[in-house]
Amino acid sequence: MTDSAPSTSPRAMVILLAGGQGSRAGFAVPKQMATLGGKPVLRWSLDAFTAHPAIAGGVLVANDDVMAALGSLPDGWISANPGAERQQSVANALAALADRDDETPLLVHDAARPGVTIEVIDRLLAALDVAEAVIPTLPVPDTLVEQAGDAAGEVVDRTALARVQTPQAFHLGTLRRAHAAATDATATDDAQLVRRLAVAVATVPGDARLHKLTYAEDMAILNGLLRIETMTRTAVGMGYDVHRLVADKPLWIGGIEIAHSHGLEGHSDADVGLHALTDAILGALADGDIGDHFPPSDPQWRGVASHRFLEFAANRVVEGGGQIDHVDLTIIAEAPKIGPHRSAMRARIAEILAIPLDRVSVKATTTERLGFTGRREGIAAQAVATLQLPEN
Ligand SMILES: Nc1ccn([C@@H]2O[C@H](COP(=O)(O)OP(=O)(O)OP(=O)(O)O)[C@@H](O)[C@H]2O)c(=O)n1
Ligand SMILES: C[C@](O)(CO)[C@H](O)COP(=O)(O)O
Repeated sequence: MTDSAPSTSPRAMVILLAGGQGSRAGFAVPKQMATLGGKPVLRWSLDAFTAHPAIAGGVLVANDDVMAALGSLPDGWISANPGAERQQSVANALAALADRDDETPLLVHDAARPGVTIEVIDRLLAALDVAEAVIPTLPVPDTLVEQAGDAAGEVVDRTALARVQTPQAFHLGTLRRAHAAATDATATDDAQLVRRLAVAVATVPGDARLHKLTYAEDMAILNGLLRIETMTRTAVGMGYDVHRLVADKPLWIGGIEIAHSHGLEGHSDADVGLHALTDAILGALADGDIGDHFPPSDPQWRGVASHRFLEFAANRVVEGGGQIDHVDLTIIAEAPKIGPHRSAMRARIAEILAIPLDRVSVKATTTERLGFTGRREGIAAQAVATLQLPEN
């Protein structure tokens, strides 16, 4: 006769939140579906949870489009509809877990944090043996001050503060009670709802790899933190644009306003330089042109600042897992003189594209008084963009 082994069957469940819009990231797709290391951001944490031996399954909160793009769910996983706020998405997932008992260990996680590790799951579940709620935290590495407009105010004692990450671990019954007691939907995480019940929330060390994808530039940070090395190919695109010069209009070129007797005519602010750059990036992506994405017939683009178009193109690169290596813009104008404004244009373009200054070139030329640019009837611009894109 052999001793019966202790039960090791997986018990823990996960609520994986992928129901947000990702508006701060500004991608054309919700940020959880952006490509990171060859797969959607959401897949990273889903794969990590699925591979962990203590996890039985979970609820993925996602809308129909995300579900369709993701395909089938792993065994033990079901889906739930998002709510308007994160807190309501968690409540919907809790409703989908109605058949589970109150003692079930539960992890609630933002799909926007792809870097889930075995170690952090282990730490949370171990701590949950002796606590009702556990969260991963990290120290605050910067000096903190109160901000009053543009002025720095009093220093805030950071030794008493911590940064809160997800996954957050609870006994299912505890989180059910916390959500049932909530009187509004303003909680930014679940642990704060539990604390409102006067239940203690324990902490364990978090992990830098759990960095949250909030803004487009977080994709580059996550690539580094997760040590993602993707096979890439170089893609080059070119763009060309022309706008007519007319009297008494502001002149925008290369993202800055230049004092001049004439300005460029167009549906938007007519920034010929940013338009050429936008088309160069879209060209390298083989993703149409500026008119396809921002039709002049659409009144919403009337008078709009052209940095919006360039940001859109740059975000298309990042959300597809690529990066901009270099852009080179040539402005063709008899007047005004572009030289005095080149530095400001380079800085503004680097800022819009979120790339280092030394990856942005701005040049200018005249056409020796020949042609429409030489006659000062209009200004032309041409641009080349060099991208690194993931191999399919
Ligand atoms: N109604 C919502 C809002 C957010 N989330 C999820 O909660 C996590 C954390 O939210 P956040 O980073 O704020 O994501 P978004 O709400 O998508 O971002 P934004 O506020 O920029 O639109 C994300 O994984 C997001 O998909 C959700 O499931 N349901
Ligand atoms: C839940 C969370 O990720 C913990 O840090 C955070 O509160 C989400 O905040 P957001 O402003 O909704 O992104």
